[in-house]
Amino acid sequence: MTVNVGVIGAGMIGADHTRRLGTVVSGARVTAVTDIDADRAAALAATAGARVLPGDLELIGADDVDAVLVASWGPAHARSVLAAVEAGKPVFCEKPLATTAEDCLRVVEAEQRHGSRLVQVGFMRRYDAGYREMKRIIDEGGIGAPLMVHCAHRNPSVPESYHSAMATHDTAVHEIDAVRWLLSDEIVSAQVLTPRRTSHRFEHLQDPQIMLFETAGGARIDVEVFVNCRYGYDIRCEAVGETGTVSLPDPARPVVRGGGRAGTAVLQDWKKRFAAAYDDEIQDWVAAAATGGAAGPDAWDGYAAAMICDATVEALGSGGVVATGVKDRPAFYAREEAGR
Ligand SMILES: NC(=O)C1=CN([C@@H]2O[C@H](COP(=O)(O)OP(=O)(O)OC[C@H]3O[C@@H](n4cnc5c(N)ncnc54)[C@H](O)[C@@H]3O)[C@@H](O)[C@H]2O)C=CC1
Ligand SMILES: O=C1[C@@H](O)[C@H](O)[C@@H](O)[C@H](O)[C@H]1O
Repeated sequence: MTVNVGVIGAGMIGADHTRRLGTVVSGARVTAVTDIDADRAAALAATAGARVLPGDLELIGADDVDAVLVASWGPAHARSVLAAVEAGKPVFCEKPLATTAEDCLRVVEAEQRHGSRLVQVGFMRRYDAGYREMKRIIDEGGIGAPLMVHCAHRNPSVPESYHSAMATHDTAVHEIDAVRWLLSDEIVSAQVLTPRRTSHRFEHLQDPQIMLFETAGGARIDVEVFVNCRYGYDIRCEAVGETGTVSLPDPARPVVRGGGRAGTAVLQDWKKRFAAAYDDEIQDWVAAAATGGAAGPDAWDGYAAAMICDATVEALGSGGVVATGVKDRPAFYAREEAGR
């Protein structure tokens, strides 16, 4: 079966996923595209041989759309995802699932009313080969009981529109999801330390930030977010257990020797770093959508991430430790897939 996909949002990642659906993954084709910017929608639709529809609701209701991919701006996600769930169509939603925990909860409730999973959230690191190998080792007891995780998320620079809360909502949200998944544990509290700001910053931006989290099981996590580090896009993660440690490998790059030095190039953006992970997450989604379902990170993961992000931003403001308030995962969202 070929899954007919409707794409909402024809920006950077919407275009990348459309290319992926057309030329990389099997079992899908893009049949419809919509964007509030009609020219952008038309340009992207032309690359896929798809038609342009005037809005998200028209696209979700279209007969030639079996499944929906949401890649619009975060504040627009909730409405599209809820409409797709009401229509009973599988939906892949780029992170965030919604920009408020209340809206995420509405998605969770709508999906439960539907009776089976329809929603997959774009936390693609769960599909990265290095993270998956780390999880396998942790799950098999290779480092003993995990005690600490040290993470860093560094970008070379960000635009002036980026503000201090985005260090959590846009950036650290990936570490928040990855660590919950790696440890199979929930984050119960957040705190943020604020080092001296880089001079390569905008006045309004606290950069870097050090986020401290505690899990229900008592593990401690630190996440350095530094989005004007200048030198490259650098993602680090090391889990420390009772008997050993496991670290995220750098992507394999050729080593150049010359001029008295040996070294590898540092990646400059996230698209190349996680290209294979995006391919695998979309392939997994298409396979699940073909059976009317969803795979990978679920709406509960989207909701939990939103709760943890809200607590982290509150902690940045207050300087204190803030409880996340994430409740226990409902039975509806019990994990069926090993490793995901
Ligand atoms: N998983 C990942 O690593 C990444 C995820 N993202 C997420 O993907 C989403 C999109 O990000 P980008 O493509 O970078 O942004 P972008 O700004 O390049 O594209 C967003 C597009 O959505 C359109 N749009 C906004 N509201 C809409 C609505 N109501 N209906 C239809 N179209 C609408 C805009 O006109 C724009 O063309 C964001 O939620 C972002 O957080 C982005 C980059 C990486
Ligand atoms: O989602 C993403 C971007 O929005 C964000 O700006 C990057 O730092 C992330 O690594 C990327 O995956």
